[in-house]
Amino acid sequence: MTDSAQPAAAIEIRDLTKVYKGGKKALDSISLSIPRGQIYGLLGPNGAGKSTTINILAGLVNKTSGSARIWGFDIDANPRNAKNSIGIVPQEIVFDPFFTPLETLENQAGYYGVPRDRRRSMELLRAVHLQDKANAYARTLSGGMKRRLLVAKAMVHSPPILVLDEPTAGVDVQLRQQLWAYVRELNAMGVTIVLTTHYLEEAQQLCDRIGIINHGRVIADKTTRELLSMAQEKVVQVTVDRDIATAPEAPCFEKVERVDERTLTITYLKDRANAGQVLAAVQASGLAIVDVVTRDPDLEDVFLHLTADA
Ligand SMILES: Nc1ncnc2c1ncn2[C@@H]1O[C@H](COP(=O)(O)OP(=O)(O)OP(=O)(O)O)[C@@H](O)[C@H]1O
Repeated sequence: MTDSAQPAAAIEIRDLTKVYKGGKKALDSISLSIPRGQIYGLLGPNGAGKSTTINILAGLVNKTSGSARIWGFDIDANPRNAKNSIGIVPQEIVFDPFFTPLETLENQAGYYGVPRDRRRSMELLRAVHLQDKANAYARTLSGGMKRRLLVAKAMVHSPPILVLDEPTAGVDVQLRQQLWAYVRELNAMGVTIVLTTHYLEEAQQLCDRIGIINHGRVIADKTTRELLSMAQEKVVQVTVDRDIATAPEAPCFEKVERVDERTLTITYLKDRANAGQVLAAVQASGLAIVDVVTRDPDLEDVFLHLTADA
């Protein structure tokens, strides 16, 4: 596809609503525009509606109302092209246990109508470090290996968009890093990535942009940098020259915690105070500061703040 033929948004969701049988409203009119070429994190607490959104895009769940376009193709009007434009790594591990990884990929390529001379099953197995298992039964793979096979399976038809629903749940640190390295590689080759994860630190490192949903509604959709700058609380840890009998108090302190006899963690709101005022208040209480460590707010701080139920 030439550049001019590519849509501005990889995925465009408008007023998407899902009410499950039994009345549970999992999505309440969500709208999201996922830019082409980015790594986009779709985050939210358990039950927020992330998988429902992804499953609607995958054609596995029927929406109640609203619309979605994948690579410019409406999922109702043009379901085949929409489906061919996306590769989905589902949260649940589902394979026929009697096929080998190589057969699994070949079957999937057949399902998508990829001609034999354009299949790249072994290349994909190498990319996810499963070339040694090409001919083993899928049922003999470890959980982490199965997840990686699912990623390869989602890429057999070379879709421009790859969606990963909790791809690293239960995967050890080393394999998680390998998986993310591969995701980055795909992104560098132009694949738009959408992922959900509960590892906020990883989302912060990987994602260009992050959407947060809570109770079926979009509560944030911003660049990772913009989202981080929304954090109100800042933390400074001070070590003082003597044992602290009683923790100091000051109007600019939001919260004071004693870490040990000589160390305090002080939280302040960046709109109301700055680090200089906080340190001056500590000194004014008669303590001399011998060391200071500041911690920048991270995605977890912002996430918890935004999703805290009133
Ligand atoms: N098939 C279903 N029938 C009825 N309710 C459902 C069904 N699937 C999901 N739900 C409900 O819809 C809401 C959203 O679920 P969903 O799986 O989309 O959340 P999620 O954000 O992916 O959560 P998690 O992080 O736990 O995977 C939840 O309240 C869930 O219980």
